[in-house]
Amino acid sequence: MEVNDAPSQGSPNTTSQQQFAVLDMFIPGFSLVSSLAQAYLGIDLNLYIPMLMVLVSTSFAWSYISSMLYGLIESHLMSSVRIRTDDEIFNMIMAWVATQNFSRKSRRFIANTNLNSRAWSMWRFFNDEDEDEDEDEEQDWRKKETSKNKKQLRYTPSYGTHLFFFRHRPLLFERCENREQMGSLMISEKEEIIISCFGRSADLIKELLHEAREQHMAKDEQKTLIYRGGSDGQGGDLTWKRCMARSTRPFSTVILNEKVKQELVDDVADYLAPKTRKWYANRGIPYRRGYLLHGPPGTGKSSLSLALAGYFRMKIYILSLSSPMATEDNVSQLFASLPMRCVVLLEDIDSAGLTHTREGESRSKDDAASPPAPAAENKAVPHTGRLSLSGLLNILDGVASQEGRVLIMTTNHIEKLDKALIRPGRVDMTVEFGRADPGMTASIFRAMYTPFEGEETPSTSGPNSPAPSPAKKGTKALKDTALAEKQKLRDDEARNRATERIVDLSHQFAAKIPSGEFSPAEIQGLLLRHKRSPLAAIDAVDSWITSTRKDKMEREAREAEEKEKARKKAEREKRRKAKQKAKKKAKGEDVSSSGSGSDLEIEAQEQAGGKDTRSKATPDSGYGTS
Ligand SMILES: Nc1ncnc2c1ncn2[C@@H]1O[C@H](COP(=O)(O)OP(=O)(O)OP(=O)(O)O)[C@@H](O)[C@H]1O
Repeated sequence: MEVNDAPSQGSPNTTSQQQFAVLDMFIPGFSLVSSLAQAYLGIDLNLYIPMLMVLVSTSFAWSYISSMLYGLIESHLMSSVRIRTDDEIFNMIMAWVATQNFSRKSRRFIANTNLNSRAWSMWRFFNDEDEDEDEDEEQDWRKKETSKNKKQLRYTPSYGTHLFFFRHRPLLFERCENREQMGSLMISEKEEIIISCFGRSADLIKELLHEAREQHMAKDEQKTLIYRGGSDGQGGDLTWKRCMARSTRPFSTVILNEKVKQELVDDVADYLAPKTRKWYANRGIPYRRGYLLHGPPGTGKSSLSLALAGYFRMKIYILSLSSPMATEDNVSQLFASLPMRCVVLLEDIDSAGLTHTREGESRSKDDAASPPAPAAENKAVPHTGRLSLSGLLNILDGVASQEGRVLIMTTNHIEKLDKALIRPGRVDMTVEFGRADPGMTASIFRAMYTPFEGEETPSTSGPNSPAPSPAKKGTKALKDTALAEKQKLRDDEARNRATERIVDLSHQFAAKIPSGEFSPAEIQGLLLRHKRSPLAAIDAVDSWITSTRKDKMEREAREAEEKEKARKKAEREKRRKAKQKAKKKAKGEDVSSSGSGSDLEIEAQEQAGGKDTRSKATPDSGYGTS
């Protein structure tokens, strides 16, 4: 008789082994857990397998059906907007989101010191957000942080979908990776946000976008937005980058002849008036206006331009033409991307390449005395990428400059500029800035020390005398309004007295500064060293004049030495070329290679022996041997 102990096919044991094998595939380690449960707890998990399978398949089915349903709802019953990091609206939305409750209370959040997009073109180099403080009680500790000069922390919801309410209606805020632009961007730029609302109308989302923009603009209202031409840091083209939002500089703080200032303001106001554009168009005159501000460094040219932009609430786009980036292509590209109404400030238009002639740099002393080449000649100069005068003229005359922009050019050397660049039509008004005369000096002094409301009045009665009671001290503590009023009156009186005293002192100070010798920036520098003590500033004037004169003389001597070196180098080069030419003529063949040896000799001798050696090497050069 044959006994077969092996379990027959289809026996319960075999079935359970097969089930385990299948379950192990989906839930690794299930058979082990099951045998442990059987051995130690006496629970047979086999009995629960069908139930478990039902649960697992139901959950799979639910997740599939729900995502399909959500997809259907999303595409047919919802509206949404995608916002990427490479547009300024990203910054606006993130700033708005950070102020919303759902963001503040979110348990999954991202902490930032700067909410702005990291996309290079959107980046703000100066975190002007720090200036704007939330009026929220729960932010007390934040204020403590800012008081310690720490950057304020902002919280925004982290990756994923978050529900929030806007105008009592539910919306979804989704923050995710930007899958379409993964390759080209940095990690922090690979992000996008999607805001969705229920319903087929996107009006609610548009309202939200408008609100975010309004909030953002309101923050910038009292500011002058400054953009600078810069590269993307990846060797790419030049573009305008927002570099900061400065509190608008009041026009009155720029010290300049009042009549000239008023003329300038009236002229710009007239140009920007809506009817003027039509007037220009009707007469076929290009709608543009150019201003040239010239004068020594530190006399207020840039300050006036900024104040003007702030006064007319325009953005200012600053480009320094002395930057190596300022090539013809780059500058024309920058002009093409300017907005309709703005101030364009072109700094240093006397920079190399834009003066009388591009060859100017290599011209010798003798040549320098010859009259400057006309602008037309410049057109013949081969295009080397650097901005040429003709290139700049083309850009200024181009369509990109005729869209209601206020073009301001600044220079320290008006005498170096080509007439073509500053002819009427390109420059419609010229404003000269000079070094400070006594009137300006006194104004700078008053601007520095006149106390503003709520400010501590500067000490004006000797170094050891106590400061008059400051306006802010104790005012907060006065609960009684009558007392507070009295205190305010006393403060106002103290301020008026201090202001009168400052006016007297300003005349004393101005009398000590020689007229037309120092720039307003230099004088401001002196005053800033004694910003709380006008008397100390007056005492320091004499020694400051002596040391500043000494510094200036040393600097001038250094510059003269460098100039002389450059002149000698140019002369040597000229002689070398002349000699090569003479040799070529004499031999009637190309002697450039043999010539270079002797040139090197000459150069080495010159460097070693100075003038004497030079005269020996080139006896016909005209230098004496003594
Ligand atoms: N006329 C002025 N009125 C008020 N402040 C002035 C004046 N001139 C110069 N300053 C002060 O000096 C500093 C430098 O001025 P600013 O940059 O405007 O000079 P600039 O003429 O543009 O110089 P640069 O030619 O070197 O660019 C600023 O801080 C500004 O406040």
